[in-house]
Amino acid sequence: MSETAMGASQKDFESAMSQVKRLKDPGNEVKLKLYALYKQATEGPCNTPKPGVFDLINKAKWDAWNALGSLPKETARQNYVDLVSGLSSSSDSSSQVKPEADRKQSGYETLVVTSEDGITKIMMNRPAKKNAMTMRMYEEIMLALKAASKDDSAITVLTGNGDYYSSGNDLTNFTDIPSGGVEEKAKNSAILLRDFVDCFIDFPKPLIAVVNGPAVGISVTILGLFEVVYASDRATFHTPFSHLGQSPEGCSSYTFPKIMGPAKAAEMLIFGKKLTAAEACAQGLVTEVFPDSTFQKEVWTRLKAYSKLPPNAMRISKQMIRNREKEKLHAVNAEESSTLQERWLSDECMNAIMNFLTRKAKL
Ligand SMILES: CCCCC/C=C/CC(=O)SCCNC(=O)CCNC(=O)[C@H](O)C(C)(C)COP(=O)(O)OP(=O)(O)OC[C@H]1O[C@@H](n2cnc3c(N)ncnc32)[C@H](O)[C@@H]1OP(=O)(O)O
Repeated sequence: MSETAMGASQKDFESAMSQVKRLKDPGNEVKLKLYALYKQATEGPCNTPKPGVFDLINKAKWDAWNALGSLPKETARQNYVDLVSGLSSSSDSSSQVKPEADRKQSGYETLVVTSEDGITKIMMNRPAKKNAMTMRMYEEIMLALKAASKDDSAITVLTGNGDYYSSGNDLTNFTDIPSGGVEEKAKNSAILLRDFVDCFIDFPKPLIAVVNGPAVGISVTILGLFEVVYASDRATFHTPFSHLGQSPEGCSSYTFPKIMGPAKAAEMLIFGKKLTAAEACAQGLVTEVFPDSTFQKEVWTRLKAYSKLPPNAMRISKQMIRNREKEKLHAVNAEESSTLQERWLSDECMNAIMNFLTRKAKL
């Protein structure tokens, strides 16, 4: 029997739980419904004593849960997933970019997003921290990609502000430990990572990376999911996973060997060899390298010309190419994310992060 016929899987349920945290406040009534369905899905019918009449909040929660009677756990899980999916699509459409809303889009804390000349540009904007990717930045990039997939631009660009493209995952992400401890942190991070990379796998329009400077970690690995990668000759490409006690992500364990052959991929992903832009171009990870002095001018002239091509034809061609291996990419992403969930709990990884945070180690 297919997963759909059996109802929502545990993975769908966990993904919906993580999506809920990223939604705008849906109001108390919906929050009560979500609470009740969550309790029913995880614990079954209401099994706690009714709170007193003056305990208003807990009584409202208890009433909502109790009202579900003997609804089976599987049905509650499915209803929870459906409810979250409905809420996500309505909040997506409310954040959909209007054609006239060219230029700078407000509301992002870690990005500058602009839409002009048929190009939506998503610029990572933490130059003082070398555009290290915080939890907030991952979430904002997902939101910006979802909006860009629906706006009237023909192509979408990811780039960085300042001297770096990005120094990869912000290593302080691992210092904010929730009440459930490091295990919960690792689990939540793996869900976020999988959702983040899924957005790149599923992005429907041509996606271009404008690599303005050095790129590290996850900002490098996801390049294998872009259609085109333009780099300044100042850029470098570095995936120091073993040094950090970690393992590849962004589907690079699959895309890099395909792009550059297994031996060159191993040098990068296992031994952390840093490539110059010219080397990355010779190995097929970068499409073209430009002198830094003329990089922005040359690249944007090229992209403006591309953005005038018929957008539907470009989108269809992209999807034809991507659809041939979408399923494989999703499976690789799921495996890489769950492997990292374990790695993040290892001594090797924890020591590497501590060394960076106490300034004992830099790349
Ligand atoms: C949901 C979770 C998903 C997780 C996915 C996993 C992904 C794996 C990866 O991405 S692995 C890559 C992780 N990145 C790093 O290890 C890079 C660490 N940074 C450095 O080694 C150096 O900062 C540098 C080589 C990038 C730049 O060195 P430089 O000397 O030029 O500059 P500074 O070190 O002084 O940096 C300026 C300030 O920026 C802060 N910073 C830079 N990178 C990061 C980072 N990745 N995480 C956190 N903070 C970073 C640095 O600490 C300085 O801050 P300060 O001015 O306050 O001291």
